[in-house]
Amino acid sequence: MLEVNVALKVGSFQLEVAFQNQKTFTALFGQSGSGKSLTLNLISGLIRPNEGFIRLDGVTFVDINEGIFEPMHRRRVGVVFQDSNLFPHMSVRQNLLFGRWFAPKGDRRIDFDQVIEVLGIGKLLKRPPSRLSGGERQRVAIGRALLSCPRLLLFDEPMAALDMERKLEILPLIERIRDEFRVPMVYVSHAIEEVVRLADLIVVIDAGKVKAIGGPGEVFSAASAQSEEARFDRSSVLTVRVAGENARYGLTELKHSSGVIWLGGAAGPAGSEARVIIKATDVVLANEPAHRTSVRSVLQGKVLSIHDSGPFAMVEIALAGDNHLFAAATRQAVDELGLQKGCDVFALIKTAALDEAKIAPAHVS
Ligand SMILES: Nc1ncnc2c1ncn2[C@@H]1O[C@H](COP(=O)(O)OP(=O)(O)OP(=O)(O)O)[C@@H](O)[C@H]1O
Repeated sequence: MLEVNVALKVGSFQLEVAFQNQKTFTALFGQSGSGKSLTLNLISGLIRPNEGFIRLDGVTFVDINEGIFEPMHRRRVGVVFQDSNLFPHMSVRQNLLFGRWFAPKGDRRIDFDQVIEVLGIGKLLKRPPSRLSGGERQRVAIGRALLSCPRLLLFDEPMAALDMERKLEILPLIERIRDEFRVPMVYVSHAIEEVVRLADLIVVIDAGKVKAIGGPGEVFSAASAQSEEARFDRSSVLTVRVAGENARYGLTELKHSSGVIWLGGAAGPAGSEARVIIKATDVVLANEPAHRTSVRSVLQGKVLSIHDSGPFAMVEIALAGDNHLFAAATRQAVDELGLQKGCDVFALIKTAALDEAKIAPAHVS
C-alpha cells in the first residue's frame, strides 16, 4: 500500500496532498502548475516535505515527525520523465543494463528478455539513443526504469511530447507492464485519456490541494473533479457495454443505460465493459430526439445543474446508471431551449469526435 500525507511550501505555493492506494496504479491528475510534479518529487525523494510522511508497503520513505528521510537511491524508485533522459554515449543495451545494475543481486525478479519482449525493443539494442524516435526512446526509458527492479515506478508526463499515434502504441505497453510485472506505479498526467485507461485510483490535484479522489468512473462524474476554468477541457467518463461492430463502416456500438453511443474504430470484445470519454464541447443539447441530422449517438437524461460562465453555460446532465454528462452550450441556447434543473434533455454526441483514443477497457485489478 502506498500512503502519502505531506505538506510543502515552495515560494508562495503551498502543497498539501494526502491519499492512499492499496492497488497498483495511482494517477496524479490536474492542470499545469497544480502541484503534480512536486508530489512526485516528494515520493521519489528529490525533495523533502516540511511535514508528513510517505510509506510504501510498510517501508517509510520519509517521516518528518520520526526524523526519517531516505535518499532517492535507498528508496529504490524508478522514474520515467517526459524527456527520456537516456545516456547519449551508450547504446540501448547499455542503457538498459545500467538500469539493471541498480537492482540488488538478490532481487532481480524482473527478467531482461521479458522486458525487451513486452516493450518490443529487441531490434533497437545496438543503436544509440540519437537514432531512436521519440516513442522508441520512451520505451527504452521505461525498460531501463523497470530493470532496476524498483519498489515503485514513477512516471512524470511520459507521453506529453508524443503524438496521438505514438501514445496509442505506448499506452497498451504500460498496461501490460502494470498487469505483468505488478510494480506499483504513480503516473502524473493532465491527459484524461491516459489516466482513465491506466489508473485504479485518480488523485485530482488543484492549486496544491486534493480536489477529488477515486476510480476513473467516480472521479470524472463529479462536478468538482475538474476546475471551473477548464471549460473547453471538461470531459465526462461514461461506463458502457460493447454491443457489437458495424464492420462495413468500421464503427462500434456502445450501450449505455441512457442510450446508444457509436465509436469510430474498435472497442474490445462484445459484451465487455468499457469507459468512454466525452468532451463537453462534443455534446449538443436538444428538447427532443434528433431527426434528420447526422448524429447517431443519443443519450437521454435530466438537467442536474447549469453553471453560467460569460456567454457560455456548462450543463450537467444526470443519466440513468448514476453517470453524469457535461455539455457546453451558449447561454442563449440554454434559454431558448428553456433548459432548467429537472428538465428532460437529449444529449447528442458527435461520433466523429469519438475514436479509439477515447475508449478504455474497464479493467479489474
Ligand atoms: N522550487 C520552486 N520554488 C518556487 N515555486 C515552485 C518551485 N517548484 C515548483 N514551484 C511552483 O509550484 C507549483 C506546482 O508546480 P508543479 O511542477 O508541481 O506543477 P505541475 O502540476 O507538475 O505542472 P505541469 O503539469 O506544468 O508540470 C507551480 O506554481 C510552480 O511554479
